[in-house]
Amino acid sequence: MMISCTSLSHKITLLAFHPDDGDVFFFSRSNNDNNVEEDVEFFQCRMVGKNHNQIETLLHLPRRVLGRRTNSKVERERTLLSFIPKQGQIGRWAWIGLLAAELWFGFYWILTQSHRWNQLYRNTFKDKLSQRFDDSELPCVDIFVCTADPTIEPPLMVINTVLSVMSYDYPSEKLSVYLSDDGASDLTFYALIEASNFAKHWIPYCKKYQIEPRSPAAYFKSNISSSSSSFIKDSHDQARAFVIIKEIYEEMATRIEKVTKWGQLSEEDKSKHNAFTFSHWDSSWSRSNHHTILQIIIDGREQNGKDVGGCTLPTLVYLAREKRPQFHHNFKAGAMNALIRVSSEISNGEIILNVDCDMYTNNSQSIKDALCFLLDEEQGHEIAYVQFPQKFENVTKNDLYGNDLRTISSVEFHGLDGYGGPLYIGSGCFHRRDVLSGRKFGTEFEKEEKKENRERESVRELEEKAKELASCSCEKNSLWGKEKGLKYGCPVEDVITGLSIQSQGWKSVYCNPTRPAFLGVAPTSLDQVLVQHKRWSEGDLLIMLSKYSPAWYAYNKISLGLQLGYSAYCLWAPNCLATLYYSFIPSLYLLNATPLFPKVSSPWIIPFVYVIFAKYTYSLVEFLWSGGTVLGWWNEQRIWLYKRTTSYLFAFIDTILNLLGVTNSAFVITAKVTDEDVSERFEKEIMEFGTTSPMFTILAVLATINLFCFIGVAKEVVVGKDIARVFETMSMQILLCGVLILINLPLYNGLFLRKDKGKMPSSLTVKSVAFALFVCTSFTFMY
Ligand SMILES: O=c1ccn([C@@H]2O[C@H](COP(=O)(O)OP(=O)(O)O[C@H]3O[C@H](CO)[C@@H](O)[C@H](O)[C@H]3O)[C@@H](O)[C@H]2O)c(=O)[nH]1
Ligand SMILES: [Mn+2]
Repeated sequence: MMISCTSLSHKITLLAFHPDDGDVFFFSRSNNDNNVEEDVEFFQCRMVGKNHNQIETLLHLPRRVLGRRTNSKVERERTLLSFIPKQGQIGRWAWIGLLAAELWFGFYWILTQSHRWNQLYRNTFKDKLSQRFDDSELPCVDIFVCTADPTIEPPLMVINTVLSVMSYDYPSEKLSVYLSDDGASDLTFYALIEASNFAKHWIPYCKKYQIEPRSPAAYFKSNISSSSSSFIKDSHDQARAFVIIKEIYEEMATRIEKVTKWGQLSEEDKSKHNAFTFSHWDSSWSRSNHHTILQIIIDGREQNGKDVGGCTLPTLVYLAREKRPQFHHNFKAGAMNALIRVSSEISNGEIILNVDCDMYTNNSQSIKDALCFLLDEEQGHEIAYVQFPQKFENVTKNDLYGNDLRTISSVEFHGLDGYGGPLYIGSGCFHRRDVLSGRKFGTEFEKEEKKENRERESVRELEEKAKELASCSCEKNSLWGKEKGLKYGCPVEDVITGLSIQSQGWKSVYCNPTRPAFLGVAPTSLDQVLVQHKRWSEGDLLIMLSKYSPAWYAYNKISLGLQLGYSAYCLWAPNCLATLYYSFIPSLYLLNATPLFPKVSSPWIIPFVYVIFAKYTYSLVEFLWSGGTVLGWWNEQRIWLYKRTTSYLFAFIDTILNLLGVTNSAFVITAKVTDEDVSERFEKEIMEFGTTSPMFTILAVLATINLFCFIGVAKEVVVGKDIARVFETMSMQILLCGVLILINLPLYNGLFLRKDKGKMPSSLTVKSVAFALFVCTSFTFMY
């Protein structure tokens, strides 16, 4: 039925009438038929009221005809207001949800600004340190290396880290290195003994030729790749020494790799080191149920504590703390607290450095860098810890997984430093022992004169005494994990500990020298990256909701800037909701042609365009300024999206379950070894999937939904007659969907095209395509 009626100002054309549901569709256009600058509007109305004598507008699509010039105020206001979908109108809730997401993003953006207002960059003057302090006046430094599993943290890698910290450019008698082995593995123990022998050659070599880096593996690798290595030209003597030391290293590495591969030690291996006790690893031994194993492998006071040149070696201790099923071991925090206690008995160094077993020291001067702050006459007494950034040896040029956390380490932590100091992030941090053991700011700590006692004790006696301190019962009814040492119950034990230290009035320092101080091994597959971030964001959210929340506990204790800065990290996880919403709802609504963003011609598009343009230009410039590449930035946007839609989502859910007491958070250790073909793909920056994981299913479903939506709208454009209207009203949505597709290209490749082992498993592809299809079709039918 087609009728036409004329009102005073508008000519209305009725297009269709549904007798069943009472819906009426009509056009309205200005009476002036000759005027091409008119508005043509499309209405969907419903007759309501008792006698169907009232009309309720369900849908109103104003459409501007080409060449239109008039734009009166009234008209403009009407267009803007009519954009909010009315009660009962399609897209109303989607629109309100988007508004909520935008408000969240706005709020979160404000938090992140605290990282950028007040940046502080620091420099050290190590020459002044040596002028002011003799070697004998320097403080003792205890270095803790943590390892937890010989299969994913290979002993050869662990001892390279140990050797690198043993050869710091620092008086050896003032250095003690402790290896905490939560895997309690005889293979790691064996490797450490081998390393202690090798150290007798390695440390004098390092000191004589002033080499860098001092992790043997990294040093030999860098000298193979750079044929221009200066020393070969410089000195014949060093060239010869190089060949000899390399040979000794390779022999040791072969022995260690042999036992690691075999998974156990032969009697012969053990008998070569009969000065040490392997008998702990008997048939009753189990990894999660064993007594403390503590052995002082090098003691500087003894004859075996000298290097080949007769100089004292650093003290070297192996510790596998007691583990019993009935006692929670509290992961790395438990290991660190055992180390704090044990070391207080053996060396009691004033300064404690902690490194993960993969983070070798890349700069032999770092201790001195840290001491420049801690011994500073004016401000040193306020500083509790000096944190170095965590950098990685294996990051590729365009950093496919955003491992480098480039903006965090080059920009944000400097911003936090301006407000009182960075977070404590675990590896690469120098602490004052007394602060870590619970000294309150502004108080003096009783200095226990353990050193003197030590002179009188034999190594065996010392071991026995220290062993007690690593037992499970030692922490029973004590303040450890609460007031003393690292805090328990949080997967990011470091951040919560740092926050509580800062809340007591202490400051911290971020030291980011040009030559990275530590280099570790970054995860090499998407799965590992996402799992690691789940742990971090879960821990951070737990802090937000804990007693130590930066929002309330820290109020008035740390500066507002630092509070906001902490909150930005602690609220990583809740970002998942807004991002998830944004990453598929607008695309889905493309399928039924419901616009959710302002039209291209509306002035309301301006804030959107401005925010998109300003935000992304700023972030790109910041990324490039921090030394990244354009492709690296693009990769970071992808990983940002992936983390937010998976890691953060799971972290968010798990935190809630944790608070409800349903689950307990765990510490999934990141693997530091990779299969050859995986690492080959990592080098080539090809995304690694390879396993089925619920996280991958989410990513695949989201990517496929977007693909279907885009195909849907593209079809409209190709076959539909109303192309102009589609672009006018839905450009933003099409743009969003298009960008999501571009960013997901490696994922589609893994889902549909690749044939190698690192592709998405076919079962996952089928499952996610079917699910995405189901979502898209049911959405189309429902609305
Ligand atoms: O029960 C455990 C679990 C882990 N670790 C050690 O903790 C370190 C960190 O573990 P890793 O799997 O490498 O975690 P990452 O996420 O890479 O570590 C970062 O994040 C952690 C907090 O989540 C910090 O503790 C680390 O210092 C920091 O580098 C490693 O040396 C492990 O050997 C233990 O000693 N005992
Ligand atoms: Mn790690």
